[in-house]
Amino acid sequence: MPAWTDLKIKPSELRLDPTLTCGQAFRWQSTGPSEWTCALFGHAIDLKQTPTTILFRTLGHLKTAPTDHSHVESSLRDYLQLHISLETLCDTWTIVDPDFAKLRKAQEGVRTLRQPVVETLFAFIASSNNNIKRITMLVNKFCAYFGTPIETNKGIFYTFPEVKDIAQCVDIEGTLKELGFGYRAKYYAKTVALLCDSHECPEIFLLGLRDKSLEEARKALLQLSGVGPKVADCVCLMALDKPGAVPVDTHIWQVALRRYVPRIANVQDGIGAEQSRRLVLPEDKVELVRGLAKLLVAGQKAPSTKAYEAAQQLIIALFGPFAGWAQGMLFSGDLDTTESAAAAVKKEPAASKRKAKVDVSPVKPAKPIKPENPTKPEIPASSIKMRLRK
Ligand SMILES: Nc1nc2[nH]c(O)nc2c(=O)[nH]1
Repeated sequence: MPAWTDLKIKPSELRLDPTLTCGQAFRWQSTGPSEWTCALFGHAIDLKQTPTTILFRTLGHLKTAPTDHSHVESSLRDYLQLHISLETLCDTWTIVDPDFAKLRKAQEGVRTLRQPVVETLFAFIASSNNNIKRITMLVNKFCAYFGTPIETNKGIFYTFPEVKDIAQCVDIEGTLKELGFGYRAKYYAKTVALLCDSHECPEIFLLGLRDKSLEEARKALLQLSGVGPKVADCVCLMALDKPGAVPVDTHIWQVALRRYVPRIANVQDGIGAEQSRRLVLPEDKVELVRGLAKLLVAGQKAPSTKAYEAAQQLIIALFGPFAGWAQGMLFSGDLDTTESAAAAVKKEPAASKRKAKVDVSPVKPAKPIKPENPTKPEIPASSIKMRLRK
């Protein structure tokens, strides 16, 4: 086995287990105690959490991939966004919301990744009306079918395909239906066609959105099939360098309503108030935040796009330019709460982390969703090159 390289990063900055299972990345596989493996940048990357740091090594690579170790390390640092201090962000958020200290402890090291844009887009199209476990299954089947294998002594890991690799398939919709994508299959077929019809290299077009404003990037993504506001915001946040993008679904709306609205009547004018649980806001934000809280309360009777937008604006008003990163911790915390509640109701031991059926679907589909046929058999794993290690 190749030697490990120390990334020299503390658990308060990054913990692999919650970060790789909280619903932002779907391809990391648990391959040993505190070890995670994924095909990225043309390499099978192996990560290991120790009590003090994170180690990495490569287990194999595509023939075409650059093999320079320092190149792989810098790609990985970039993917993990290690130049951004999560601790500093948490310090800032805890000034505004003193209760964030508790969430910070429970969700220690949950950081937002900078993922490949095609992967993020296609993974989140699968998130419509879906849960993390199922999205993971679909994304891995997708890669086993369209991606390229990298053989290692821990098994075979598949790259995420390029758009042109998917476009070669003569019947994308039919193939994906067979793989279990249901009504989402046609979104993929349409999105691949839209991207290939308008752009010689869809990857370059999509990567170019990193240099656009949040509004422009969102607008461009919303033209694609199966992409609503929530999916667009997830792609902006997790792949397009938009740390202020705040995806809102029913869970985050509930978080805003339960966690913040009751405390907004107590909003203290001016930074520096000591009282625990009180939100501490600059004076110029107080009226804005009160107005947003009212919209959220009104949305309880009749949930509306306006109410969801109010939740988004509230999180931005509280947490500032990296509000999307704060949303990531709130989202991860909500997953844990939902899982604990589900486990308590079932009176069973808590399910293994992130395995509970938490629906992470966007707010509302634009059109009515046709129910999937639950009895439709899926293609047998063997016939779709599904050779993922158990
Ligand atoms: N951090 C987040 N991860 C997510 N996964 C998913 O499906 N939705 C979200 C989200 O809103 N935030």
